[in-house]
Amino acid sequence: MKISVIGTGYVGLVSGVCYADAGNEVVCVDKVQEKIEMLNSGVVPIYEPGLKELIDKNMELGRLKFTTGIEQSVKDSDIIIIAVGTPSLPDGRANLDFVKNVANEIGVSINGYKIIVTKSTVPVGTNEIVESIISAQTDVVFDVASVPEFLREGSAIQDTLNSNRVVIGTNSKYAADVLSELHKPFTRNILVTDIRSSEMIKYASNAFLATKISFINEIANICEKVGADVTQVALGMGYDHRIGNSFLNPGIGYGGSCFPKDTQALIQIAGQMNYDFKLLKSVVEVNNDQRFNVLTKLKLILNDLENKTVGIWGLAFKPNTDDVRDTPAYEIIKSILDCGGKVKAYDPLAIENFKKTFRLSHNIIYCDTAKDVALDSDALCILTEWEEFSLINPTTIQKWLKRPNLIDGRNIYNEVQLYGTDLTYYSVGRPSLNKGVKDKSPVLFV
Ligand SMILES: NC(=O)c1ccc[n+]([C@@H]2O[C@H](COP(=O)([O-])OP(=O)(O)OC[C@H]3O[C@@H](n4cnc5c(N)ncnc54)[C@H](O)[C@@H]3O)[C@@H](O)[C@H]2O)c1
Ligand SMILES: O=c1ccn([C@@H]2O[C@H](COP(=O)(O)OP(=O)(O)O[C@H]3O[C@H](CO)[C@@H](O)[C@H](O)[C@H]3O)[C@@H](O)[C@H]2O)c(=O)[nH]1
Repeated sequence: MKISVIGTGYVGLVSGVCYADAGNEVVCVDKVQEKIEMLNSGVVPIYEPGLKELIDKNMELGRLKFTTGIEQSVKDSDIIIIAVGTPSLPDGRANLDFVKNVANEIGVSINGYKIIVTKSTVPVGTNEIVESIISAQTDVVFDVASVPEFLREGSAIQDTLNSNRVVIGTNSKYAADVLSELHKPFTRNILVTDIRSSEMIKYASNAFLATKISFINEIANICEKVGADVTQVALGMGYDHRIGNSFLNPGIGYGGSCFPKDTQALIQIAGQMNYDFKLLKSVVEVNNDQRFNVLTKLKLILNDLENKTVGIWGLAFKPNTDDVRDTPAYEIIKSILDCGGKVKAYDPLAIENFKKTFRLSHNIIYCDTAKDVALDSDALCILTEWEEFSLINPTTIQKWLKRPNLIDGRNIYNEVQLYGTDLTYYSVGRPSLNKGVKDKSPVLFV
């Protein structure tokens, strides 16, 4: 099949490459000339494991091309996939300007029957808007379909090539058949449904996963007070298949380009229909508070942050990505700086993006290694669970630090690794591992 993917970001690039790898002829389109030039010269603008290799392979086979020329690529394709951003507006609603602009450009260029697919995460009813924008420009017959994307950054290629499901929302039997055929190589679970349900499935899935994270974070906070270990609690809960053991890792709250934005958008979607989505509002509130637990623990250990040096390991919102959109690291670092502290930070991949995005120039030093961060720091905070960090022995960390204070915001160390250290150690929801400033066993009411 001949496919155009409009928007060559994390989603458009990964899915475009995977469609090419399945044997389709794919053109990835972006309006940013520099991005397209990079890709055409073999440079990949984002980091995603396995992406570069797959791009090189499919470009060499002539199945994958990059262009800024949307008009020609629309004309040449059978399927046009919209994969542009839908960032938050100040009130939390999704900004649909990029999607509408693309729909307009498709309407101007369309020259025969096409299937127009929206892969961007969009509020219920958006595909109908796309349809009406295109119809206003042309008499050509076309179908629209909602095919939301469920990939995770850091494992995007694997998630796409082995999707646990593909959802196709369309009113057209023909489009459903073509799109099912297109996605057969990636999954056995294809759900064909109506457009509005498909659009809702995407938001409901992200909201549910975010709810799981906020739930386990609250359980972790309670574990800290009652002397239980959240790792054991999550394990015990997860054996129940109805609960499942994934997405029960407590930490510093979810970040990234999706959960924060999509939870806010769903609250707004509900609100526009006069429905108060109380549960999801709490999920967001819990998530915002969770980031500041790191600061609370730092203050507990250091009393006053004025002129203290705090080391930060991890700036990306999760490991194996260079993406820093809505990373919890930003607010944590900003709050340390606001309290008069100095910050030294390291991330294996995300330093440049972090610098560019947040411009936190004062009192922050970016280091080339994890060791450089720890040296001479009054405390070290682990904010992203990069494998590189978990391979460093806590005893070594203790030797590097000026004062032996470690806040493990992602629970990367276990009891065995911590054995024999004199670190003042705080993790999330595991009070028995706290060393140094160990709380007294709490009194339980029975
Ligand atoms: N990032 C993820 O992990 C992920 C996963 C699932 C779904 N989504 C959703 O997919 C959509 C895209 O997300 P992303 O992270 O890939 O965004 P992104 O910002 O990385 O990429 C969007 C790209 O679209 C391009 N673009 C914007 N307007 C254009 C136009 N008129 N013509 C051509 N190109 C244009 C931009 O230049 C940019 O390169 C969003 O709706 C997001 O919510 C993202
Ligand atoms: O048990 C967990 C799991 C995740 N997280 C955090 O949650 C955030 C998101 O993680 P993850 O879901 O792995 O990454 P994303 O790339 O943001 O992917 C989510 O958002 C995408 C965009 O919509 C969806 O396509 C994916 O299905 C959905 O998992 C990160 O900050 C993680 O640290 C936790 O704190 N605890």
